Amino acid sequence: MIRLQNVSKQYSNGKAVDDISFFIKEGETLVLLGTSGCGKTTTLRMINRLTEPTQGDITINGQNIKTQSPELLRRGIGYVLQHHGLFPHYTVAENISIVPNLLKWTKEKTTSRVNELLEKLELPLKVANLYPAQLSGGQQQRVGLARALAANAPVLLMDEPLGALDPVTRASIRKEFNTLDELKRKTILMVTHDVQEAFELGDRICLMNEGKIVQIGTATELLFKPSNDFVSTFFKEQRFQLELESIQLKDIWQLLPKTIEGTDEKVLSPETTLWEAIDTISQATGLGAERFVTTVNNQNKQVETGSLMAAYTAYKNSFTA
Ligand SMILES: Nc1ncnc2c1ncn2[C@@H]1O[C@H](COP(=O)(O)OP(=O)(O)OP(=O)(O)O)[C@@H](O)[C@H]1O
Repeated sequence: MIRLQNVSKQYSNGKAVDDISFFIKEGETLVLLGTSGCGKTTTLRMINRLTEPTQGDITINGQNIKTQSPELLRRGIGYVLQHHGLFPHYTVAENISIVPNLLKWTKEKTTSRVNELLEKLELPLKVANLYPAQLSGGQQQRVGLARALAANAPVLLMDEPLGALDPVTRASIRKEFNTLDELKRKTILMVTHDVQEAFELGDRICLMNEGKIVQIGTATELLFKPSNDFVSTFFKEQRFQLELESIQLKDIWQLLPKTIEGTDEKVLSPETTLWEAIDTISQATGLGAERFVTTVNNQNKQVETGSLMAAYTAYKNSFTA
């Protein structure tokens, strides 16, 4: 869907982006992560032509973006910024309606889309007639997202979309992002410097340093198959938690004790992460003798904290063996 081929951006003070290439497939979320000043925002801005590359090609659905006018290109690309970027003198509804109005949607269609998005993003309908300054930071970010989603653009660029929020609001909006079906259908490139956020929201992560891509891959690839010391050091502080959050029960299925007959009252889906499984089990401890089971291809395995941790260690070791 989105392809960057040998893209560079040179400023007079040096190279902000240095010969990067990647492909984001349709419906995928790729997260750009890295040290401050490593070129994440510049990379993002080259995709909607807010910044022009010095070298290289960018295509969306096979079409070189240079062949389209920046205005037309941007109508097909939603853009969410850290500080929401809402127009202060437009009401919430007017802000969300900007692209639908450019596309000359009827008034009824636009109003119904605005209301639909307010509802999906858990904003009260009455905020439609308020101005951005009358909303909380979390609500402003939600409106920023609603505006980017308004015209059903297939591509979404997000630059630190939750960066200005407190950690609690941030974590709760992040959870909503993961369940919002409008986002599931989109091809998304997101910039963050928050490792936790990158792991929660990205299908794959592109780790950058000094304008270059150091490694691009899934969370487990980056954690268990780091391409060099920079990658392992980058995740050092939160490694244990990240590992437990990125391994799903289905990944360690073969490493769990033998298959058992019959199901039980608590079945954990194969997509449950180790982190969630341990959390669920420990919360239930003392509430009775519940047996936790995971099921793959109609076969059940019993899971408890001890066997999960043993499987985790074996899984981890399998990468160094
Ligand atoms: N318009 C510009 N003129 C000159 N240099 C620029 C310009 N925009 C960005 N740079 C430089 O390019 C480099 C990459 O900047 P960029 O904003 O892409 O980094 P980033 O990874 O998004 O950083 P951060 O996480 O701190 O926002 C930096 O050294 C920055 O100073």
